[in-house]
Amino acid sequence: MSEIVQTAVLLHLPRNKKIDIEFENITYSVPNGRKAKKHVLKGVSGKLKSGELTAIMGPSGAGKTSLLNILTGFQSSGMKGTIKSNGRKNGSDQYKKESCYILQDDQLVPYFTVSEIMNMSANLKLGSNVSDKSKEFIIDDILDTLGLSSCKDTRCGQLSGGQKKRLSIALELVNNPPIMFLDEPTTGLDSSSSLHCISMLKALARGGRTIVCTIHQPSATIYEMFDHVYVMAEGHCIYKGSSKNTLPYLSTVGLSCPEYHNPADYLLEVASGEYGNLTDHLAKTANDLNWRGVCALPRLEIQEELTMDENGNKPVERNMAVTYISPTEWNKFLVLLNRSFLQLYRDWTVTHLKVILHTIIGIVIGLFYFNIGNDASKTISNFGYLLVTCAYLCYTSIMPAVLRFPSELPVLKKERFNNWYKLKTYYAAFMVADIPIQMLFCACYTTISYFMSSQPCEWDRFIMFLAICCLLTITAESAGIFLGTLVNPINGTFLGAISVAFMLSLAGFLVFLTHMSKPFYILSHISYLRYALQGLVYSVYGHGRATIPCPEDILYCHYTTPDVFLKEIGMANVDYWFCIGMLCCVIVFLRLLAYCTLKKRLSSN
Ligand SMILES: Nc1ncnc2c1ncn2[C@@H]1O[C@H](COP(=O)(O)OP(=O)(O)OP(=O)(O)O)[C@@H](O)[C@H]1O
Repeated sequence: MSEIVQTAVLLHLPRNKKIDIEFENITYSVPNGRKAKKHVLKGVSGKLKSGELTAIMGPSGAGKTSLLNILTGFQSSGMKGTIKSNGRKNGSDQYKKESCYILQDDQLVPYFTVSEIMNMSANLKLGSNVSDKSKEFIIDDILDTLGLSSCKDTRCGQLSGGQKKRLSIALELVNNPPIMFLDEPTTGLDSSSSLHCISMLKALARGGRTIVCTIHQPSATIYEMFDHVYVMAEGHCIYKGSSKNTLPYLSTVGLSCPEYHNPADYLLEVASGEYGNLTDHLAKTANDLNWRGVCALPRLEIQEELTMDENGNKPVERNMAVTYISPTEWNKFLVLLNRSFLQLYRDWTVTHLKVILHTIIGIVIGLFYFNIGNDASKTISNFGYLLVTCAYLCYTSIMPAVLRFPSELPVLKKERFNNWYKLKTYYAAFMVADIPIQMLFCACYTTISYFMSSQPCEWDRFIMFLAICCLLTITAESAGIFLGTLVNPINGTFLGAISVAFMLSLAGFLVFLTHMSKPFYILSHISYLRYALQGLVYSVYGHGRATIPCPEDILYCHYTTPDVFLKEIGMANVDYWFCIGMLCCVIVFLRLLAYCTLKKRLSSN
């Protein structure tokens, strides 16, 4: 512990950045049934001071997480009351910039190493006034302080629970926030890791930060380490004061803790009503501010001087009142783009496996429709190849996309809330990284199946064919992303499958466009698969294609002239560029829609 406290000297806050938080009469209600409301917080007040480590405690359902969510700004609807920082009423943007919220689950991308993820955090949070060398220094400083230097090259997925928790904290420390909120930082950790974690938080608090965490059942040693405990029961505060004053406080209301009993456990037993319903009485006595006492340990007095590197240079003005300039959104976009590519490369199930599968399926479909493209007696079967291509590309793009955002949502939510980047920057980087990968998958399947099935060996036709396949892949993926951001994954996959089946039936193969009844013909205009199929048909049979050879052993081939075939299936007047345009419009429309649903989903808790 002493080692941690010592190294944390480097992580202290400049004096002018220290922030005290005061909250008054906070109420929070949630809908409960048709008309009734459940009152989760019933007018709680308190003060969270800089340089102190505060624990919010209480039995399950007491309202700890609700209070934390409100203090962080994570939850704003349904609450009333005031929250002030340094006496000023909170302007939410500034307050959010000054604080960070570390959620209970460590949302870390498992494919990045500790060092990589720290660099990403630094590049997303620290702007042009911090040089690369300084960023390196800051990262080393934080990793040293949190005891993570030895696992710099370990991937996040391979870290222990305690290391993950410390890394989550390290990532937020990069821009030295004055306020840190943590939801149950010790949950899932063994007793020694819990002790390590809390002692580290205490050291960070001693650097001048306001650190607030919820905690379930701390051991007596851990409980003593808190400067301030805020105990809740049934939406009320039943004790706010120093951990050391707990027993004297309880004795004033006639409760005496048995000898050798953990005061934290006893307090929780009282809060749970094991000694009678004392909540209302304790809620009144808890307003006495005398139990707060003074901070037991003196705050670390740190000289505000520059930290020198080994050459005597001043690598970073970390200990000065430096205001870090946030990087431009363009720079953040580049960092996120790089991160997306790295993630795609590292997650072999996403890229490598899919390239292999698309290649194999391309060969299988190629064998299934082998040599039929240049045979006038098999034109209908070749039309079948075009439809199978549409259906295959559609299904293989829409289903993974439905699951994509739900799996990334927790990381995205955490990083966006902690001001790492704006959603539009993330979304743009995601699209720019993802679209070429989708085109690669599509090209693997299309190139192999196109040539194996003996479609016209003309480069312009092949490029036209490939362009439609790529656009269809991206369209289907857009539809999947939209569904994935709109509903849960189970409903998303169900709706995705149904929507493809619906689009497919209106595409113009299962029922030719010439055979469709008027209402369904009109309805078919909303099917993006119709434009894709028409585009593929035009690439293969339109564009002035010459007659198709009829095998010598066959007496009569009805579709020797491509125009006859196009007329019969109702695609004689297909405009290739119109199909391309329609697919592009659907992509833009669905991507914008998905952005809106994603934004809405992120803002709802
Ligand atoms: N959005 C919500 N809708 C309905 N009920 C809610 C909502 N948020 C909180 N509650 C209810 O409010 C009460 C307090 O919840 P909260 O999560 O704050 O408790 P907690 O003290 O953090 O519990 P735990 O320690 O089990 O996490 C619970 O009964 C919970 O069901």
